[in-house]
Amino acid sequence: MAAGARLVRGVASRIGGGRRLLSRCAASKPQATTLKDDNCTAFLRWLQRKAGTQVSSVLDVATSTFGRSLFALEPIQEGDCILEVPYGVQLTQDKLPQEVCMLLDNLVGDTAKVAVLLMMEQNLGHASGWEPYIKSLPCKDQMHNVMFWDLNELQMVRNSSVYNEAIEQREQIKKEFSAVTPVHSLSPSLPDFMVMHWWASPALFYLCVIEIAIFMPRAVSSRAWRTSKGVSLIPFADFLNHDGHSNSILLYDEKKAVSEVIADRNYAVGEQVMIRYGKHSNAVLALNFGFTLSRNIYDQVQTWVDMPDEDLFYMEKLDTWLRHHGPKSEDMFSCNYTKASFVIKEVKFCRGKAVGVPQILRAFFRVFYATSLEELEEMSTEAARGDGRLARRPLENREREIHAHSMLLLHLDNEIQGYFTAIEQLKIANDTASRSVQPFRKQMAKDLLVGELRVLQSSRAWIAIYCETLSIS
Ligand SMILES: C[S@@+](CC[C@H](N)C(=O)[O-])C[C@H]1O[C@@H](n2cnc3c(N)ncnc32)[C@H](O)[C@@H]1O
Repeated sequence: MAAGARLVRGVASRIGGGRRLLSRCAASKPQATTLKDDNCTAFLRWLQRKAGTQVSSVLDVATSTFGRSLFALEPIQEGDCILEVPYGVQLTQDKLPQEVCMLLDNLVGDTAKVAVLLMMEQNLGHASGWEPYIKSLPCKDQMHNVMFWDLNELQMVRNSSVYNEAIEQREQIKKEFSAVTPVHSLSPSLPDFMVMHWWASPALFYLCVIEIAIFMPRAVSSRAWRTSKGVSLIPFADFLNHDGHSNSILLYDEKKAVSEVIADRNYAVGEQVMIRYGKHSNAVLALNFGFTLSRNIYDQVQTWVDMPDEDLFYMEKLDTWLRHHGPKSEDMFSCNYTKASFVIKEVKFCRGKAVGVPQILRAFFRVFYATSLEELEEMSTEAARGDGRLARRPLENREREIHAHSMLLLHLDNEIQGYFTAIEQLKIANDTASRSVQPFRKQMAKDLLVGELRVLQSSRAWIAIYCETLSIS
């Protein structure tokens, strides 16, 4: 817990008591549109009983434009501990019967295990000790995670890496589904399993660089967090919505065995309290949480660059590149020998220095657009004299440096054109296929494409200025 946190309690005396309209909302935050409904009241009563302790005295559940949300019942001060959810009322894989756990071990990951636990509890109906919680979870129609989009909807984001990632995610879950089907008697349908898998996926974005060859972003998330107990569904805390600017995150106090949230600022009564799920781009939010932000400061683009394999020196370039390409921990790069992928962030200026266009992307263009073996030799020698990283400094030959960056500009221009076209197509949307697309998903696609386009344009602008400066100096 943060030093000086003030724990504010007392929800027991209020839940189920007189309902109150949450009226004083900050102008920039979504308003509570309904009173607390009966399900929420029953849910809070159940949670209180199960926890045997107060979870929060200052937060209440109501509906906002983001679905259910937590609102300040009382003035909250920065540093207050606003909720504490004991580990005992969190749904974790250690609550799976031992025999099921043993059968699942080595077959599926933690997320799928929690999904199986949810299915088992759901099948128990009224007999389940988790029924009020399971009933509080959203149904498939309320989920807009890209993994659930149909082909028409997916087409809207074909320019973004989200497109392939959603397809991969779906395939992965299908594999896990076939792995779990024989080991329990519940015979769930694949759609049910996908929904539960999504509920149970932790809010983590994995970037696995396997050797040098594969860049495999594995993104899973939704209502769950990864704690010391593995993947955990945390009732009540999972009513908190995401604000990318918030400094509050879910914390764990292992000693007290609770998950908790400390307010990062003061809240007036009726204001929606939000936390930051992570520093997530719209691609991650769309894939893992089923929403996007209209202007997301964490947006980034994964761009794939074709290696010019018709080049006379292609093999030498590839060999040079692979020998030197830099520390393996650098998750900005991977290559599968015909294409290389890089992650570009919006260019920001930090103490007069531009940050955003990855050095490794510029190095790639210097190497692959070299015109002679001597140039490659020079780059290798310079790398060996320095920190081993290849082509990180501007080429001494200014013409060559401008040429390499012009090729990068060309690549970015093509990408930008693709995004423009995709955004234009979203506006036309008169054919039958487009009419079947859900408006919320269309808005998500727009936020995603516009954000990624902004990132590409900022890189393009920076590189254009770089070339111009070089050519006049
Ligand atoms: C952990 S739950 C939060 C509680 C949720 N609103 C509910 O009704 O149960 C995460 C889900 O809330 C919604 N959400 C959270 N933050 C949001 C935001 N900033 N904009 C839009 N939807 C948001 C998304 O549907 C997301 O999948």
